[in-house]
Amino acid sequence: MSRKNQTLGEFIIENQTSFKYSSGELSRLINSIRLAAKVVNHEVNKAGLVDIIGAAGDTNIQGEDQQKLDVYANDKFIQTLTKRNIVCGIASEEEDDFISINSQDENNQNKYVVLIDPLDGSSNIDVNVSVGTIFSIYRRVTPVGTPVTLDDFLQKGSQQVAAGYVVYGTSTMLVYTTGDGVNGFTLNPAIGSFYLSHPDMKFPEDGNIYSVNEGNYTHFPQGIKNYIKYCQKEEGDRPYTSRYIGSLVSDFHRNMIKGGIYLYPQSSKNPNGKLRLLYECNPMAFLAEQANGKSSDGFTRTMDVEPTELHQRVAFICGSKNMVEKCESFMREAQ
Ligand SMILES: O=P(O)(O)OC[C@H]1O[C@](O)(COP(=O)(O)O)[C@@H](O)[C@@H]1O
Ligand SMILES: [Mg+2]
Ligand SMILES: [Mg+2]
Repeated sequence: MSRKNQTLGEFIIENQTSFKYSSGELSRLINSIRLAAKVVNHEVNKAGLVDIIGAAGDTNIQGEDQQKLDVYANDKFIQTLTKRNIVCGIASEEEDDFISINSQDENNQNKYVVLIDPLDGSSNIDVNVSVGTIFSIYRRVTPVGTPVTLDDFLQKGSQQVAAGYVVYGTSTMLVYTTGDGVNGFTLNPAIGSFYLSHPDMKFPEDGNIYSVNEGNYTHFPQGIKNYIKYCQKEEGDRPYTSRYIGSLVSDFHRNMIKGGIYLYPQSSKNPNGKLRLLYECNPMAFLAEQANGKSSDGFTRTMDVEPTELHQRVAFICGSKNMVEKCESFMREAQ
């Protein structure tokens, strides 16, 4: 039973038994993510004062210039999860391939793999706009004590056992699900503890906010263009309000609280969309569905997409159920 303002630590322990695989291992894993998030938060908050903004000088496998904070956050999450010996494998936006954490060691009884977007919204780091971290957790499919393989990571989103994000914004929050609803915890920086501030978060079924990079409008499929025109039309409770932060975590978080839809569709510029299925879309889709929202590529439920590559991209439409269904109907009509 969750209580407002209880600490994340208390919440994890009290709700451990509601988790079907409850062995304490997932609790320790969430606690490790909490710890790494605090370390990264500390650095994010002083971006600009310390030499942590700007490009790191390398590009990642997506061909993107890695920002120093991308690399810092990536290192901190991997170090924390490795040191605490809490997972058997990690995959990250900033790592070309998955990392096996001494999984070949028969003593390593860890059952979970983690996929992570260490720093989401990288284009906003230098301009003091909120950014985030996204994580997705699966039980390995290969036997414990044997080396993890790509199969342990290429699982459908519907197989996730937990997912969440951290938003480094006006306050720092950790929001996650283990398949039993979505809860949000706010960091009290004076004490250094996360407190349950947003119990049982739910997307309103309808909203009046749409979040899309309209700069790509001419490249969008006709169905998406028609939906955007629908959002802008003077009719009934429309036009909707356009809000686009350019950090998936922050746009999702706002839309979950206020009601809204986020779209990053495929386009002639990005034929498969921009966002990555495994460590951006699947975790947000799991959270959305656990919060009465919905997520798809316009046709297929995001969590039903069969992954084929670690860094594959998919079109992503996510948010208030009725708004996503309306957008999907425009996509079908335009087909
Ligand atoms: O600048 P664009 O093309 O609108 O893309 C913004 C989107 O790309 C992202 O920044 C991609 O995530 P990363 O910053 O982790 O690469 C999303 O957070 C955001 O919603
Ligand atoms: Mg991202
Ligand atoms: Mg990122």
